[in-house]
Amino acid sequence: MSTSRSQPPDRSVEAPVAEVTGLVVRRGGRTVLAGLDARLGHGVTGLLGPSGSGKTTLMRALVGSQVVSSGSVSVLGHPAGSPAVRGRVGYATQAAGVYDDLTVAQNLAFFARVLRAGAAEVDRVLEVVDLHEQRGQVVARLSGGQRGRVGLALALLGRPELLVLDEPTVGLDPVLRARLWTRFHELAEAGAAVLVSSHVMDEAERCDRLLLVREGRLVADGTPAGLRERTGAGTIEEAFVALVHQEQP
Ligand SMILES: Nc1ncnc2c1ncn2[C@@H]1O[C@H](COP(=O)(O)OP(=O)(O)OP(=O)(O)O)[C@@H](O)[C@H]1O
Repeated sequence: MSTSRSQPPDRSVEAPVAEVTGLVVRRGGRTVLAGLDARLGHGVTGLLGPSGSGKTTLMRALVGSQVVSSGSVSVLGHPAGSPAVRGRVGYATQAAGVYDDLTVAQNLAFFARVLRAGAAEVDRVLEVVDLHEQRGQVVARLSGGQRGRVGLALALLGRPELLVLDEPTVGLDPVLRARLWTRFHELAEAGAAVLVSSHVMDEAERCDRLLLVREGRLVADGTPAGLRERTGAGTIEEAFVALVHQEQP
């Protein structure tokens, strides 16, 4: 199978890494996902949509931590959250579940032991998220962006086959953001399927494929170039607006 970036493989014939069918989720008495259908393949997929559109809820459903009202979510050929996939999916949330009173390295070593990932994994993931210099620092004294990257490092432990990353670049400077996007592509080229949410549309162009959501439904699924072409738009932001108008003339 070719992984060349210039000639992407035909994702339509590839077995999906995750498949969401007719997903309905209600939270706080509101319908947050309203019968969402989506297929997730390999490469770096961006999950984009306005604040409150249901991105985090969909990610929670993919990792099996969301109660769903109806529909199905299959991950790596198994129901989301089932024992068969538990160690094979990494999830970095917006509020990283790290211990504030431990150092960066102690946090990672603890979770590496829990996951039986091996001590060498700690150095590897610290390198990926560019935190090796902070390894001896107590988490409570890190900046918000650094803390978020500890959460990202935790999600990478054990080389999961599916990485679900909820707004991993929020609060980071442009240089670090660019570096992390390069890392996401390296992880994808090494075989992981990477799903990255963002409500910053300029990050869309960095993705191999995009899932655009709005009000709990999938508005579009395609490559950035394909979506721009389909709508005649110059940017993904304009394409998103055009797609919404096409849906609601
Ligand atoms: N714990 C909760 N209880 C009730 N409703 C919730 C809860 N968390 C989120 N919601 C609602 O679900 C909807 C979707 O939220 P979700 O976090 O999935 O959106 P999002 O697209 O990830 O937003 P953002 O980009 O701001 O993170 C929102 O309208 C929100 O009010």
